[in-house]
Amino acid sequence: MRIRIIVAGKPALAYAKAGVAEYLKRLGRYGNYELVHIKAGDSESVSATLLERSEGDYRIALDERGTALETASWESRLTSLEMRGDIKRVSFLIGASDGHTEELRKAADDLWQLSSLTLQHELALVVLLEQLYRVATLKRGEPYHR
Ligand SMILES: C[S@@+](CC[C@H](N)C(=O)[O-])C[C@H]1O[C@@H](n2cnc3c(N)ncnc32)[C@H](O)[C@@H]1O
Repeated sequence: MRIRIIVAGKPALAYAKAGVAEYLKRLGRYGNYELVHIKAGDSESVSATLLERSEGDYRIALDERGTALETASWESRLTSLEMRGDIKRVSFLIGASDGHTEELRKAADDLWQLSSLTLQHELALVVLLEQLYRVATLKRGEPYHR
């Protein structure tokens, strides 16, 4: 199962650029992970593009109002999606500065929270990539997650 992460704008903050590069490099050893940058803009335009670019995928919208899950639950849920066989790709959607539209929240298959705090979107991207890396190592029984 392929994983796509779609986010508005390219990381501008140095720490985020470094974090994104580091975790994408690490993830490359574990599977097919693709990061797609779309044009930044207001919620309406970003949400519309996020929906367009994730058409046909299993959509997981990252949102502070979403379900709070432990890392082990991320692992079991992603493994269940993989076992279904009818899902070719999961797309994680990171919203604009003003967040996702209601339409996107309704269209998403899942809404997951990274924290109860509001995170700047570049920081949210780094946290997401680190969790995906953590999940990948957990699946292989490697000692990163403890
Ligand atoms: C600056 S936040 C948007 C905050 C906006 N006020 C809202 O109501 O969603 C930009 C994006 O980062 C992601 N994000 C930020 N904090 C998050 C969190 N705690 N959990 C999951 N995603 C988060 C979401 O995708 C969000 O749309």
